[in-house]
Amino acid sequence: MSDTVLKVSDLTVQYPTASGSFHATRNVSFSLQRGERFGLVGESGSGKSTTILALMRMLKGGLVSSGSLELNGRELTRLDDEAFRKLRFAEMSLVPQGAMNSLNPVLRIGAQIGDIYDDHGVRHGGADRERIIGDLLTRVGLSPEVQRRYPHELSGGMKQRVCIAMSIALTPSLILADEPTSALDVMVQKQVLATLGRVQRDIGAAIILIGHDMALMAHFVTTLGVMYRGELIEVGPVRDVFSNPQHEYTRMLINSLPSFDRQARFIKAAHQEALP
Ligand SMILES: Nc1ncnc2c1ncn2[C@@H]1O[C@H](COP(=O)(O)OP(=O)(O)OP(=O)(O)O)[C@@H](O)[C@H]1O
Repeated sequence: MSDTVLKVSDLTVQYPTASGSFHATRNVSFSLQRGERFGLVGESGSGKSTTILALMRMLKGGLVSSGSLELNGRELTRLDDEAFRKLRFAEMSLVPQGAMNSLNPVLRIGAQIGDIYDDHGVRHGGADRERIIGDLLTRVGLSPEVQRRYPHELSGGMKQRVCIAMSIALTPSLILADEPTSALDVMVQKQVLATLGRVQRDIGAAIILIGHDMALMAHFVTTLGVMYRGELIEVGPVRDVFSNPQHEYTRMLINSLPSFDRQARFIKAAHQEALP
């Protein structure tokens, strides 16, 4: 079996606007191997979220106007909606930016996780399911009893952990994470990201992590892609991008890090084995 999980070729996404069609991404190409950690950085509006929403077929108003998206050898752009629905969670899942908005406020956590199993025809039956959901919550650092709670009874970090639990419930081969910790305070960010990294490694999934924080990125990812005005202008091993950036915009991103000392620390971090 090939080790390539994802192959994105020449992805172009357009949003229709009053003044014509707007290209949010242009000819974006990259691929991911099993277990690879790929970070996407770039200024606001550069097309990072559009890229992963196109993968999940969750674009709001946008259209994939050309390109190919191959997941585990299957062309996604040719799948019908029903086939695509089956593939979400099972082969590819999304950890959204704001857990607050993605969890259903009127359903207990256990029921929301249970829905994923139901939607995919996974039967556990009674107590067995409670144990399975409890085990899943334990894997992301939560107590099994969290399944009996409603989202409003949980902290932001706990909710984001629930979203991580959901994303691995069916052991997909690809996890997409859109700034999964940006709404959390710095210490909680690190812990939640460490949990995401641990479970991703446990299940052997590849991951695309979108983020703004270059320091967090340097610690987490092995490959870094830089987006600028809808184009993927640079992609390579994170240490190469940090120590030998090819594009002016990438140089600017690195130079915008607070001081030379800290830059040196980040480059060093990028040279160490990715954490956790
Ligand atoms: N529904 C939409 N309709 C029209 N234009 C959109 C829509 N969603 C995004 N865009 C535009 O597409 C471009 C790319 O947006 P995208 O959200 O992918 O950027 P991003 O790099 O993820 O930004 P951020 O870091 O702020 O999340 C932006 O110019 C944005 O204004």
